Amino acid sequence: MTTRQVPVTLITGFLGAGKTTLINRVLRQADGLRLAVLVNDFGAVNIDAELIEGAAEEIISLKNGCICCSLTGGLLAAVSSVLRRPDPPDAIVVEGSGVTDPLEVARALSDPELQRYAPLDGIVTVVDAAGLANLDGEALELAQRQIATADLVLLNKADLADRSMLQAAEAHLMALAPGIRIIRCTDAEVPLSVVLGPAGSNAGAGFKCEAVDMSTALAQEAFESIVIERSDPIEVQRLHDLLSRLPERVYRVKGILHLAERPQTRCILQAAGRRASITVGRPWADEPPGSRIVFIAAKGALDRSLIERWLDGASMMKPRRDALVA
Ligand SMILES: Nc1nc2c(ncn2[C@@H]2O[C@H](COP(=O)(O)OP(=O)(O)OP(=O)(O)O)[C@@H](O)[C@H]2O)c(=O)[nH]1
Repeated sequence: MTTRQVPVTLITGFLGAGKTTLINRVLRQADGLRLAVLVNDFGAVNIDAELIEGAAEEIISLKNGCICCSLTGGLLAAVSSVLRRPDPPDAIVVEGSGVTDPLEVARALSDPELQRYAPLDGIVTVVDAAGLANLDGEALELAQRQIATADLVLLNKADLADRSMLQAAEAHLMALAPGIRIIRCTDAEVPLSVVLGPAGSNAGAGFKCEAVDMSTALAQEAFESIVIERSDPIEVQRLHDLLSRLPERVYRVKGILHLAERPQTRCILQAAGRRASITVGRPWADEPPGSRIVFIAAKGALDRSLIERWLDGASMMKPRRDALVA
């Protein structure tokens, strides 16, 4: 076990708020800082780990100090295993899934033995400035808990919110956590030192870890996820039709796509709230092409067989008025 302290920063925020965007930015700015990133996704497939890997290639490919590992089991085990490495990192960043209750994670990290070596340095909660007002029920309750536990709130997606939305979101945040530090941003663009605090001043080489299971009771009760995997290519129009018909309580859809229109490269699907985007990723190279799409929703809102049928091209109903816009 390392003898020096390795601070832990927990990144939380509701589904699609911009946590992975923030982690990718942190990794890009790391510039010699050795960071271990523990990614926790809700659902059977850890798409976030893949999305981070994709965006952090320049760090992962560094020869000095790049360590990629696959960690399963609890958060404690993952942190302990990072600390036991012969050359431990300067800081650990944990990305909670969109349905993580930060209090549960903070409780897990408050293990006295762990505290000596890996103290919780801060909780940064990313909030979708444009989406906060649309949440209700369990989703709102969870988002509020994530905000109330934060040391710093990044009011992200400021580009999608007008002045009055930003003011309303800030008033909401202040009511939940009086005196909270709030930074408005777009694409989670904030300095590394703001996210990592004092840990951001060290120097070394970058490194990354992935995949932690810290699913909480609340997440299990209130939300569910399904993963659709297909090896045959999907047409963009079909995907568009599918997204436009999903019920309102499907909060998040993301994944790697094998698109008929782009057979040579992986494409990345991101949909949160009413927005969706597809971006072109790395070529498949030797990997067999295939799509893996994760849908995260309030329990009972998802119908796997319907989604499968829509992807197969079953005739569609009239689009909903609140349809996602691709
Ligand atoms: N317009 C806009 N889009 C953003 C911004 N930040 C992130 N996004 C997009 O929002 C989508 C979700 O971002 P992620 O960073 O994956 O969100 P997340 O919180 O990690 O999502 P989960 O892991 O599913 O909870 C992606 O398509 C991002 O590119 C922003 O400031 N403005």
